[in-house]
Amino acid sequence: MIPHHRVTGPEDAPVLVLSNSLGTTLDMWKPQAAKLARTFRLVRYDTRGHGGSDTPPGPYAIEDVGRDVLDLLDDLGVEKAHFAGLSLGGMTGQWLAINAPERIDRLVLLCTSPKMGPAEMWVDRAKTVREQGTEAIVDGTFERWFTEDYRSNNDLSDLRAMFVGVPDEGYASCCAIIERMDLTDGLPNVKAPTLVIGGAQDPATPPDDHAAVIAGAIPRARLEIVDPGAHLLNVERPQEVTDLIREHLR
Ligand SMILES: O=C(O)CC1=CCC(=O)O1
Repeated sequence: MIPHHRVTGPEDAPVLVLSNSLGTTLDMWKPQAAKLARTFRLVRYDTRGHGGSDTPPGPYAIEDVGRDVLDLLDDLGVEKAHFAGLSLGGMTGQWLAINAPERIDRLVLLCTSPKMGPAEMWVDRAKTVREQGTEAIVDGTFERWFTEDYRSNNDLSDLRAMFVGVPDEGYASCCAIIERMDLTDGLPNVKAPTLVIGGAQDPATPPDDHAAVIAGAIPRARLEIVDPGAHLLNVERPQEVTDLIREHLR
């Protein structure tokens, strides 16, 4: 399936694909888009079940969202691209680097995990969203996405609208990806030069348990922890995340 996408930046520049997190759309990368599109052919897309992409019948698996990216690259005529993904987007990035290494140049993994348990939490969350909609979980989600300080001092209404606008069935079907996913054994085979970024106050993927584990398992990976910062780190710390991505892909 070719996901809905937006391409910006010079036609002859190296391609950088940006992959969104659960409950967002390609617009989550607004804080980075203009700057990155100066030096990259920027391809932002909506993971299936989100934004303008289709919501085929679920549940989905990590292979599904990984193959969607390969379909997109084929459709755009791109042989090899840099890839940066946050959370679910970073899970997609790990799958691609493990299973389609010839298509991935350099990799940036933000606030993500190779295995994000417990499985029951994802079953329960999908059930809640199917029964009550994403509105029922938006407050709890924002407590994980942003530090208290950031929440108190910023207008989050656009992000809230983005989150509750995600189709309930799309969100729930993507929960099943994380419920069943374990990419741990494949990480030592990743050949792409990898930057792993964590948020020091991220309660969803605490860096000691996730970012540090990924960076320890991927040969020669570099680990950067941004402090302060929670889960939706590219929004909370836009400048720092943009600079880290640009520096790694230079
Ligand atoms: O909303 C959360 O719990 C954090 C999260 C998990 C996967 C993802 O993309 O975001």
